[in-house]
Amino acid sequence: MISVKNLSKSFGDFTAVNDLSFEVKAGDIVGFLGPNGAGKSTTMKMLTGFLTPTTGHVRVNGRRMSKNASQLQRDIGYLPEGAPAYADMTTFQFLNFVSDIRGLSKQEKHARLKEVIEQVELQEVLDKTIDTLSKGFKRRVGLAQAMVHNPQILILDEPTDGLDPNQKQHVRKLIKNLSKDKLVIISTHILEEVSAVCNRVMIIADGAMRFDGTPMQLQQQSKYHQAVTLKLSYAADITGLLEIDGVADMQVDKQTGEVTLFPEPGKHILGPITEHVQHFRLPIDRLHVDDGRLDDVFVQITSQESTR
Ligand SMILES: Nc1ncnc2c1ncn2[C@@H]1O[C@H](COP(=O)(O)OP(=O)(O)OP(=O)(O)O)[C@@H](O)[C@H]1O
Repeated sequence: MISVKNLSKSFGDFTAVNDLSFEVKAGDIVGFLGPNGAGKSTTMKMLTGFLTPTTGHVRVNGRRMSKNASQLQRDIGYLPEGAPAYADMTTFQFLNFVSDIRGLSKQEKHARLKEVIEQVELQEVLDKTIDTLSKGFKRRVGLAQAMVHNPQILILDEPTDGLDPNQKQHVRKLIKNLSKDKLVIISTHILEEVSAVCNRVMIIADGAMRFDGTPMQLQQQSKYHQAVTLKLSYAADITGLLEIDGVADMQVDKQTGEVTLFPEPGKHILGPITEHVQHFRLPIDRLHVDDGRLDDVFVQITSQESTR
């Protein structure tokens, strides 16, 4: 378990991370979101003991990172930003080297290297020097080095950055299928990644926590949650739609002609809308109920006033 209490980091008089407190337990796959410069990487560096907090502290399994870093780091795999690796080593040499540093026995090393190389699909680049690899492969070598010692905790800073769509999907599946007793924190800018992989979302902006909950709870904050969109086959009088009980607002897309009806908080408007449509014989081609749009909530949450 990772427990963070009043964690802050300042660079000079600039506060990059501002009083974060949270707990993450085994089995959690946390999506760590925030705009550029929000403080995600800085937080991850403090979680891994790579950077010392200005105030507050990080505990891993009840022990303070500041006092036990080298011991606690044994059970942490960390993929930093970019592709930090020794450029003149081949992929295999590098992973072999990391396994030695991680103190794996010969037998463990053999088994783990085999497994990780297969999991991350690095077979075709094992003998290539890292500086000749594409951005996506460099990133995957970075992911492999984070996993090689089979740590309980994985902290991955934008693990799918630079990967093509197939590889993105592959890495997401890999993270999702990690054993259930692991604790994973991934930072990302890709909102669909959060619904695809994570069971918990934290959003930070200006160094401070703005949201901590499930992807579903995040989606429910969208004004599009349970909104109903209608596509009419030809122009008709739609003014009555706004009068329907529980409808808070109506929006007409001038390009597509689609009409979206937004519910008042907690109201279900599909039933009354269907009744209205039937009663007034509105020419409906298509009807769609939205689950909520993550990009819309993200903007809403991260554009609130900051105190930094
Ligand atoms: N060593 C440093 N010295 C000074 N400022 C720093 C340092 N490291 C980070 N910062 C600043 O702290 C803020 C947070 O940076 P951080 O890299 O944690 O953001 P991020 O959320 O990871 O951003 P991105 O999504 O762009 O990767 C930024 O304004 C950054 O410029």
